[in-house]
Amino acid sequence: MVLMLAVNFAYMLLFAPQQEPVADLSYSRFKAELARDRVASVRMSGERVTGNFRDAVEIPADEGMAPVAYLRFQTVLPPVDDPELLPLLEKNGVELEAQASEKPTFWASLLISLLPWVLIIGVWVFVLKRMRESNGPGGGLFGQFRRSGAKLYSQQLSRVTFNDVAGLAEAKQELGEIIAYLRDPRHFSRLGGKVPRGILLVGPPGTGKTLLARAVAGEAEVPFFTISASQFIEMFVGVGASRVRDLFENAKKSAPAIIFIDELDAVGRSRGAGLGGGNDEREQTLNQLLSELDGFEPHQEVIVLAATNRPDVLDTALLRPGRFDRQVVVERPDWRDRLEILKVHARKVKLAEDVDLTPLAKGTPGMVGADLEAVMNEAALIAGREQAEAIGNEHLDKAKDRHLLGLERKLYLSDEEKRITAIHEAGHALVAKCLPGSDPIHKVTIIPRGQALGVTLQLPADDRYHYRYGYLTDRLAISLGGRAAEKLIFGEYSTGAQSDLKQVTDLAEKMVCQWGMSERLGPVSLERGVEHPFLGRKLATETTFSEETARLIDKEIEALSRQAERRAENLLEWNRPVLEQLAERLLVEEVLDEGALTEFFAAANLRLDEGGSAEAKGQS
Ligand SMILES: Nc1ncnc2c1ncn2[C@@H]1O[C@H](COP(=O)(O)OP(=O)(O)OP(=O)(O)O)[C@@H](O)[C@H]1O
Ligand SMILES: [Zn+2]
Repeated sequence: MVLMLAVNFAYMLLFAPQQEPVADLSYSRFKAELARDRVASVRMSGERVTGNFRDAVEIPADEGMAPVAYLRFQTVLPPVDDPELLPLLEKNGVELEAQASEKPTFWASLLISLLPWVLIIGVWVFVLKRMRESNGPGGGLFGQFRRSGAKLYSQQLSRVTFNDVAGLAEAKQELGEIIAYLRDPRHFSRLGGKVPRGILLVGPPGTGKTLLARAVAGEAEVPFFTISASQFIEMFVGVGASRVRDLFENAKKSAPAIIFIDELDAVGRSRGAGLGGGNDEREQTLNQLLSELDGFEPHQEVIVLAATNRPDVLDTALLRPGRFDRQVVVERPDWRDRLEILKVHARKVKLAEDVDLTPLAKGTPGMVGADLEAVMNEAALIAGREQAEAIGNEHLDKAKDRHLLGLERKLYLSDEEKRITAIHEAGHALVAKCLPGSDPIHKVTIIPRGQALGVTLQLPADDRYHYRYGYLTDRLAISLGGRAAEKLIFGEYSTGAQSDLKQVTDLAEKMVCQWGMSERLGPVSLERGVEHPFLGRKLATETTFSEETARLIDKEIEALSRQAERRAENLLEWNRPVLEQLAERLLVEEVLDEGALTEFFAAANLRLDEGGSAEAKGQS
């Protein structure tokens, strides 16, 4: 870095280029132009030649680019003298000015003579910095520089505000309280507000957790200390714990302040998990972190934010009251939020007047803020390469495709997949709606999450401990509703129902083997077999039952599943227009919550299930 700057500077002083563009010619091209009598004047200095054309000459630029017209050119003389050159110049009456090699100016020579020193000092500073940041357990020679790797963003530097964070309305609202507290702690506590110490930001990578934490610091105008938990433990044993201590010490000194720990799961995994007794260094670091979280005095106004996308693997000790006892969910954006995010990043680039970001926002389900930012950057690069005045719709489109090709995990759905997913999820939801005894639908979405392309989420109205037969057969039908809808609309199945099928088989197996719900097998518990002969799965732990029973179990599981499938198919067929409308709505909105669904179904004229569960019971 230091090196490049210095050299560039010297270069600029030596050969300050004229404003006009200068064509870089090969020597032979130069001679060709000369022979064609297109050169007006030449100035030689050492081996460098600059000059003017008589009229503008078009020189092809890089492949695929329009040629550029130049008035000036430069070239370099070959190392061996060219006897043809002077006669050629004279013959065409080219104005010639020759000069001994240019002398560097005073400042340039000063700079050049200082260059080695600049380099040495630069390297030294760099090394010193590294050592300070990563000093070993003993501190060694540079022990006096011991410091955590946490970066301090002073008040002036953390300019990020909620304005820069698009969407995430719920998260912002929840964090608003923290900001109020940090701005005026005394006032806040006088009102009797109890402030959480630690807040866990939970969400997939790139959804803006770090950005949000920074914005909290920016809004509250307090210093921001940040470290990634993986940095705690990358060095030597013992460093992690001491870094944690230093980080908290520093933050307390500048209180009110915010500490942000990214990738908390890197240190926060449950202790003792994993083979071979776990990782001492990590556990030490985690223990230190826990004790720091407990060690705040009431007047120390430090809030600890942490981010993770795996809250499930965290050590429960981290989640106890007084530690990270509050979770703020940072979700993947829906298209409206994606539009807002695109607008935020569009502020930094120049968009053409006619650009509409809405299609881009709608066409990028599954993308998170980081992706959208990358798309916007890519579009700016593409526009720049094409020497466009501003970013146009076509650049955005290209950038989107390019980014998608680069996405390793397939989070993005093609239009085709989106349609299939919408029909599939609408199928689940519609079947559930037509079975009055089933749980209310909390949410339907076609935003991909983890492995699932879409989700239909039902929440039980209250906690259930006992399940009626009818409730269970309803569940089977709902689970098969997605697949049945695909078949009805597209005439074929896709692979999207894999986990649905597993759910169905598991549940049906329990009904038959554990809950005695099969007429043919009777009121028996069949939890005795070892390996299920056909399903290849363990049914239970001990002994075996006869082969005949095993076959019967399979038959019964199949019968339950088929009945459920028929019910789902019937319901969907009866209500096919509603199914298609619902899928259409999903394609547009991506997420439908309980309110929207209730509203939608209220307007629909549904034909409900007609005592289907009774019929199913009779048939078995
Ligand atoms: N809601 C948003 N509004 C505006 N920009 C966003 C948003 N979400 C993400 N971004 C952009 O994406 C970048 C990356 O986001 P950030 O680092 O905050 O994600 P993260 O959730 O912390 O990811 P990770 O878990 O990988 O650390 C941000 O710097 C920002 O430019
Ligand atoms: Zn499904």
